[in-house]
Formats: sequence, C-alpha cells, structure tokens
Amino acid sequence: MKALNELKIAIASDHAGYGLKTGITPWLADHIAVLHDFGTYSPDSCDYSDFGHKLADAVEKGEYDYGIAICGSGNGINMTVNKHQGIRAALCWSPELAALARQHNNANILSLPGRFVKADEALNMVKIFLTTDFEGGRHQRRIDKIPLQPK
Ligand SMILES: O=C(CO)[C@H](O)[C@H](O)[C@H](O)COP(=O)(O)O
Repeated sequence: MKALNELKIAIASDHAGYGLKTGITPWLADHIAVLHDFGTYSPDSCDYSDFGHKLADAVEKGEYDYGIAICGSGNGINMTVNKHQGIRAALCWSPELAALARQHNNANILSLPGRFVKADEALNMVKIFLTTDFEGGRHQRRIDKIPLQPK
C-alpha cells in the first residue's frame, strides 16, 4: 500500500458538501502527493451529479488512487459515482464504516454526508480510509460478483 505522502486524491462536492470539503482539503493538501478538486468551488446551489461524474471518470481512469465525494446526505453523489463500472463508493459516517469500506469492499471512493458530519469526524474517516488495506480472500470473490450479470 502506498504511503500517505505518495497518494493522488481527487475530491468533489455539491453546494451542500462545499463547507465540509473546505474543512478537510487543507489537511489533505499538506499530507498527500496530489490533490485535485473537481468542484464545486462555491456554496452556490448546483447539482451533485455534475461533479460526481467528473470525479468518478478520473478515478475510473486511474488518474487518482482514491476519490472523496461529498453532498448533503452523501446519497446523491454516492449513487452518481457508483454508476461507473470501475467505482466502488462507500457512504460512511463513522470510523468503523470507513475501515470496513476498505477492508471488505476495496472501496475507491469515500462518500461523506456533508450536512451530518463535522470536519474533524470526516478527517478521521479520511485518514482511516486512506491507510487501511483491502483484506482480499472471500471479499474479493463477493466483489467479483457485483458487476451487472448477463440474464
Ligand atoms: O444531499 C444531497 C443529495 O443526496 C444534495 O446535497 C442536496 O443538497 C440535497 O438534495 C438538498 O438539496 P438543496 O438544494 O440543498 O435543498
């Protein structure tokens, strides 16, 4: 697993996630190799789907190791990024869920509910997510069955 200071991370939010995003990006910028913000860049009302797709495209192409997606509840942007075949995004609101998202689901995007978690709580989840390994084994077998199956 890459060290924190080697990681390339992309982040995106809508207006409802903008506040939390600005609360966690300074720590990220100080501790990782590359941080790219796909927007939104202000608290003005916008659509989470526009930013979620940009983030998911880039993570799916391998341009970034992980993504962080934030909207108000976390649900809308999480649904958006999970439409991409190469994305496994996990909506998390506790440190335990952030750890499990990596250990059992090999998640590559952490989705956060911007209106329901504070910056220090989110940063704790981000640190855990970025430093926890996938366990493989039976979890890989289950992940292999996630893609749409032919009928
Ligand atoms: O939480 C969201 C989607 O799951 C979005 O962040 C929206 O903010 C939410 O739907 C509320 O919309 P509003 O325009 O901020 O009232």
